[in-house]
Amino acid sequence: MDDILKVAMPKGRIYKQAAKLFTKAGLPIPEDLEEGRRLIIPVPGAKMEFILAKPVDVPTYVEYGVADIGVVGKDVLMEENRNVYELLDLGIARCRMSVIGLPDWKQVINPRVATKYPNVASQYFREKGQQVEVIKLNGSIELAPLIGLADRIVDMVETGQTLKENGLVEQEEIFQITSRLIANRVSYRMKNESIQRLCDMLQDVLPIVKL
Ligand SMILES: Nc1ncnc2c1ncn2[C@@H]1O[C@H](COP(=O)(O)OP(=O)(O)OP(=O)(O)O)[C@@H](O)[C@H]1O
Ligand SMILES: O=P(O)(O)OC[C@H]1O[C@H](OP(=O)(O)OP(=O)(O)O)[C@H](O)[C@@H]1O
Repeated sequence: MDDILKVAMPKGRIYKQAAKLFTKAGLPIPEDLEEGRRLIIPVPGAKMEFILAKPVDVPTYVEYGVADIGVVGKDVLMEENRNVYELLDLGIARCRMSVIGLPDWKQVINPRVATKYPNVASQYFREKGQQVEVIKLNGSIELAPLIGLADRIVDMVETGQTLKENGLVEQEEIFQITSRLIANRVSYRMKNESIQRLCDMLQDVLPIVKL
């Protein structure tokens, strides 16, 4: 195992907030990715490099050890259920996972539930003892109840603007979401010193809760 710490960073909306956090902790990485297409970013002066991944793939890179650690939303962690350690709650990209529907929604037998998170949705309704048909979508989930594809949806809510603009209401909150720092199980032992140092540096710049 080489001694460079490889960090999988999600492209997209978490990136900027995570980059700000790492920079504040003394590990300067560009806050804006729009200008370049490079997928591997070395950190000057540190034995560390950042791998830019699609958010949903971060736990996969970390489980397989091609990244030692990663930054990922709790939503993705719950859905992907990968064999990784969850080290820190970074407190960024805060939102929640909820059940959503039209205001005049009525309970029906075996309702259809559209979502990007089929495992989360199935588990939630199974635990409530409700039988549902889960339909996997990849985006614009709020469309489903509007055009009759599904009775309800399970999706993320941040400001509530998307719901408001589409005449939908939040019915049940499933869990709160923030981004987490995760680690590969072998790396956590083999590179414990540098991973611990990184955790300490991050903890110093955030009022974060150690899990
Ligand atoms: N309003 C929000 N909507 C969705 N995700 C949010 C929101 N706020 C914070 N997040 C967090 O940001 C993470 C990544 O979201 P982002 O939209 O960048 O990725 P994505 O949904 O995989 O997008 P894409 O499919 O376009 O790559 C989510 O997993 C979640 O933890
Ligand atoms: O409460 P709000 O602040 O409105 O944010 C919530 C919306 O943001 C996300 O969608 P995203 O922008 O990722 O689009 P997509 O689901 O179509 O990919 C999520 O799926 C909701 O639709």
